[in-house]
Amino acid sequence: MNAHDPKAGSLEQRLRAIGAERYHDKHPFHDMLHNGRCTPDQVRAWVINRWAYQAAIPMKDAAFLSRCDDPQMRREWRSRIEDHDGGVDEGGGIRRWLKLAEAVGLDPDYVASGRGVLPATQFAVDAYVRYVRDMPLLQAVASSLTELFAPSIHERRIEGMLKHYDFANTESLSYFRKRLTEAPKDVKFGLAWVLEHADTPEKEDAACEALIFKTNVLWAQLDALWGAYVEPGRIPPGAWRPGEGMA
Ligand SMILES: O=C(O)c1cc(C(=O)O)c2c(n1)C(=O)C(=O)c1cc(C(=O)O)[nH]c1-2
Repeated sequence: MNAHDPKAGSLEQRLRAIGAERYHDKHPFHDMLHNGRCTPDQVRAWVINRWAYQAAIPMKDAAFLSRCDDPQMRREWRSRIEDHDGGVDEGGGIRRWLKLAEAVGLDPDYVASGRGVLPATQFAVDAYVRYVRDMPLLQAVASSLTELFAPSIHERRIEGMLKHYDFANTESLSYFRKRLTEAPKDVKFGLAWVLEHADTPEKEDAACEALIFKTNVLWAQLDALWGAYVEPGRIPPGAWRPGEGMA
């Protein structure tokens, strides 16, 4: 599909079609996770590895801010860092993620240390931070637009986990519930900005490529998890092994 093709549709339609085809809600690991078919250790492996993503998000947003010369844009964007880091007393998304870690029996300090994260997961997450640091702002903003598709996966996850796992309750899943209001606010701004600034066919293509890059960042993390903890179950040297890092 390319922007010169009249059948390609509007940029917003193209972005949404990328999510419909490539977003990680289609990954079989999510199917297992949301339908209660993960073992406790597979859930733990997911919590540990997903930590790498959580920890990197405010760093990539800080990298974004460091390149942004428009005070109005910085004002819009900085709430993303506040959402994850929060204040000293109440904390934010990062602290809520560690509540989930505790609920599944892990030592939150072990999870927060980043030890045990799969090498491929770390490479994917680092690539995202570098992408946002180095690419033109249009691509940097467009790469965040996977969040268009995040609320529905968070809703499904909350519902599926409450139904299938003993550790699931309002507190342990508070991370996802909070994202239901945070993500739409972020993505409303991000989508409007991309639609306004992608004002040539080449820029429209670049925005689509950025979103594809990001869906790959997410997909690669789940493939790594699958290979290590589902099939064939080959855990790379140094990665978390069941029994490690427990509370
Ligand atoms: O659970 C998920 O499937 C999921 C996906 C994504 C995403 O689509 O990148 C994010 C989140 N969660 C999330 O919680 C989050 O804070 C977040 C920030 C960003 C971003 O790119 O700036 N994506 C996501």
